[in-house]
Amino acid sequence: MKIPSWRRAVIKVGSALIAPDGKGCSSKYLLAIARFIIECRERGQEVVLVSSGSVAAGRHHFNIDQKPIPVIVKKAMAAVGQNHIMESWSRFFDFPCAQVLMTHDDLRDRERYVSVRNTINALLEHGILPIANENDALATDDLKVGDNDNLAAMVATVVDADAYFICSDINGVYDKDPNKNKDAKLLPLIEEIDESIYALAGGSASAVGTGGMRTKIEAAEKATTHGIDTYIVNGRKGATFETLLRNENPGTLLRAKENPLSNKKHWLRHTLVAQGELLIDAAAVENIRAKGSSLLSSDIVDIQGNFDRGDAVLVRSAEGTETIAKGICRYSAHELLHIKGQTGSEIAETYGYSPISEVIHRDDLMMMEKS
Ligand SMILES: Nc1ncnc2c1ncn2[C@@H]1O[C@H](COP(=O)(O)OP(=O)(O)O)[C@@H](O)[C@H]1O
Ligand SMILES: N[C@@H](CCC(=O)OP(=O)(O)O)C(=O)O
Repeated sequence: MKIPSWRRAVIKVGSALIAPDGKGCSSKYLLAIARFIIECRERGQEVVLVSSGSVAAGRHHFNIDQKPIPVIVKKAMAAVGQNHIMESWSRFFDFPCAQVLMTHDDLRDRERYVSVRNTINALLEHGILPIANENDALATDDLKVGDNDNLAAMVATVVDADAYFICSDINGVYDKDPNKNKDAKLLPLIEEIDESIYALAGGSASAVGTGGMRTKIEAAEKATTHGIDTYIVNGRKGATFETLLRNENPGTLLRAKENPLSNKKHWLRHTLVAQGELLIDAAAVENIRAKGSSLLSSDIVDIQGNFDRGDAVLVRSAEGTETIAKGICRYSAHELLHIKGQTGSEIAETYGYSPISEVIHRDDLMMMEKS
């Protein structure tokens, strides 16, 4: 089967390929990947590289036996290892490479999200290879994406890629963990990512990686929902890249959805973390679902959590447990406590002013599927 042609791709390379033995960067697997990148660029295709391995590449500088390694030391390892990653990749190319480090916060904030996009676009326009990673030296737990499979999927959506290649230490997705089951079979094509696909994925098997197959499936779901064909391939085999250059599939293709979400709705759904909940009445559930209406102050029955203006919240039915939508709230939880259940004119009567009664505008409301 020929794979769909692509114009712009994100290639994610895991720690197990960068620093396979945990003793710093090794060129063992990177050379074949670098050749692939060079060939793609010569064919006029654009590539953004997301490279893991900062912690693994920096580890050997630290004389530490403690297990698990304290987070603060891991961050220091990442700071020195990130240098080695950039040096390693740069050696293979006669075009410049640019380091793009980000945290989840950079992708959560719409303005910074657009800024990441503009910077990467400008690099690509000027023939520079962007090499992205999480800013591990600075990221704290709530700022972290945590795994680069998901970070790279977010980058793929930010830059509107049409292909996403996850280079792993395994040939693709199998019907069970191949490291534990000798009779596991490779799945060349996954058309739909559902619970049965998640059920195939176990934990991480490599000593230096953090993701495992589960985060790759999650990442693929993000990317495919955005219309990006996602491939999980074996980055340890040079033959993988020769096959890809013949436009054939060496691993698992997780097919892009045909009606991708808009960039903004994708960002809202997959990047923003909900900070609270709004419980709404049955009529409002119907209005939002059937008519695509905005959510009004009069629709709200109760508020949960402590969120600020501009935070994402889940919209739930007050009568059941169903989540109806996710949206960006124009009011803080505190403000909503005063105006919930009231129409604009009722609020005006009570408080002497008439605020915007649309608590979440329809453009900022992302429907969740009915369960
Ligand atoms: N169904 C499955 N198909 C393929 N690999 C699986 C599956 N279930 C679990 N795995 C494990 O996931 C591992 C890949 O994840 P990981 O080691 O974290 O890679 P990376 O460092 O590339 O992120 C494989 O080596 C494999 O042991
Ligand atoms: N940002 C981290 C990588 C985290 C990660 O997802 O690693 P991996 O599972 O090897 O892709 C680092 O550079 O060490």
